[in-house]
Amino acid sequence: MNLVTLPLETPSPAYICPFDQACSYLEQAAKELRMEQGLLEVLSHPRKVVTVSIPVKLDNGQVQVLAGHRVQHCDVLGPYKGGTRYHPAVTLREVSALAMLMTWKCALVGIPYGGAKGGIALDPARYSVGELERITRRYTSELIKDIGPSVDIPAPDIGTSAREMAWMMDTYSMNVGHAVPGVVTGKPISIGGSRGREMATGRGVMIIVREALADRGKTLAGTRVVIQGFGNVGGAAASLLHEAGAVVMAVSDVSGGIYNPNGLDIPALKAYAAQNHRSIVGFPGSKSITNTELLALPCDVLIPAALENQITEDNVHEVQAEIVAEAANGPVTLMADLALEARGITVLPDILTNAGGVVVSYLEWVQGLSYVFWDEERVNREMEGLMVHAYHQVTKESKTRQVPLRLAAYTLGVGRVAQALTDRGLYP
Ligand SMILES: NC(=O)C1=CN([C@@H]2O[C@H](COP(=O)(O)OP(=O)(O)OC[C@H]3O[C@@H](n4cnc5c(N)ncnc54)[C@H](O)[C@@H]3O)[C@@H](O)[C@H]2O)C=CC1
Ligand SMILES: O=C(O)CCC(=O)C(=O)O
Repeated sequence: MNLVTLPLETPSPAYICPFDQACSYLEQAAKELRMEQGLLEVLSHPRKVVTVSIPVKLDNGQVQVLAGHRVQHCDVLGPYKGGTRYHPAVTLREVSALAMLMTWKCALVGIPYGGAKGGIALDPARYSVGELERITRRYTSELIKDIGPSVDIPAPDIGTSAREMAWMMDTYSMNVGHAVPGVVTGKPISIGGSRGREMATGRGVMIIVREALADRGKTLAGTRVVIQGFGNVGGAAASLLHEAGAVVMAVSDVSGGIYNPNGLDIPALKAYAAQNHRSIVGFPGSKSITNTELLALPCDVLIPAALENQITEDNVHEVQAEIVAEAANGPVTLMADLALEARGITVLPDILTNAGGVVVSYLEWVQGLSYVFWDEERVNREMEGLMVHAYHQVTKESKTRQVPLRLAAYTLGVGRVAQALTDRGLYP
């Protein structure tokens, strides 16, 4: 069997490699499942890695060449599925780790997809809308043979939204000669997007936090919450938690954080951010804090909803939350995860907590394939059913195996993928 080995990049010595971390979690799950070495070897490697050059003519006439990636980890359960990230820190290692996480996430919540992820190393804030459109269309054209509604279905992630999905859908459709809405999810409702997708990841986070509190005999009302990141996921989670009566004391974005111990008025904050080039800093009635200070605030639930590697060996001792809910992918490093566990702080793992997004992506795909579109209430209900079911499976698995929630989520997700591989005869 030909296994894809990632080309070597040269990270700095302090770099915490997300792919190595993802492999460590996989190895722990494999040990718990008593998985054969050969099967572990297969699951440790992405099935396909695509790196493309994206030449773009800038508005000033100059030409720049960007690096874009799409990594397809495993498609034993169905078409590859995963977001597309536009961020300056995008690397092949990062995209590979995120692709692997998608495989376990989809298996965990029981949707028939494999795992993939894509990304372009760029800061979208430094490009005009026209430049971003040219970049997205070129990236899509370069991937034309690797994506498709039954092959690999991209969606939004950091730095992308329904707008980029519409460009991807249009480029793919023009290439094949007819409209193919199912090639992406998270697209605008006008071209086959699903009601509820925009809020879906944040809604899933709210649901998982709610269930975890209920297990402790608590409710969202009055729960003190701190959220890092105020984009698609953090912003939606903040709104829904606020609506449910939680006290959202602090939020942050890339420009810094704001804090009010009595709770922030989230609808007013959203209106302020919309008028203030999306920045939250300076919101009336709040105190400015740094992202470092935000992570150390005393609270009931800390929700990292921005980038990976935010809670590390260096700052984990400062965390003063009862629960850390991983809305971002990989926000807690491996060493920090062990330290939180040792301190009795519950970590709600990313592959469970942020799965609401891909669940509604699946519902969008199903609606598109059947040409029947649902109202938002139905979408939310179907998503909630899958999320609550997955949460209870994970807590049960954790109790049965006497392992933390992350390892329980991994044994379920990895175990299902391993079983499918074996049943399909793909191994040995
Ligand atoms: N969009 C989706 O449906 C899903 C996203 N996720 C994950 O959620 C996380 C956030 O994604 P989105 O909200 O979609 O991205 P986004 O681009 O909409 O928002 C990212 C937010 O993080 C902030 N941010 C960036 N760097 C920061 C830093 N160093 N410190 C504090 N804040 C910072 C940005 O200012 C922005 O508010 C990512 O880890 C992503 O992989 C996971 C599942 C689905
Ligand atoms: O909605 C999707 O297909 C993917 C979402 C995603 O990228 C993620 O869950 O990390």
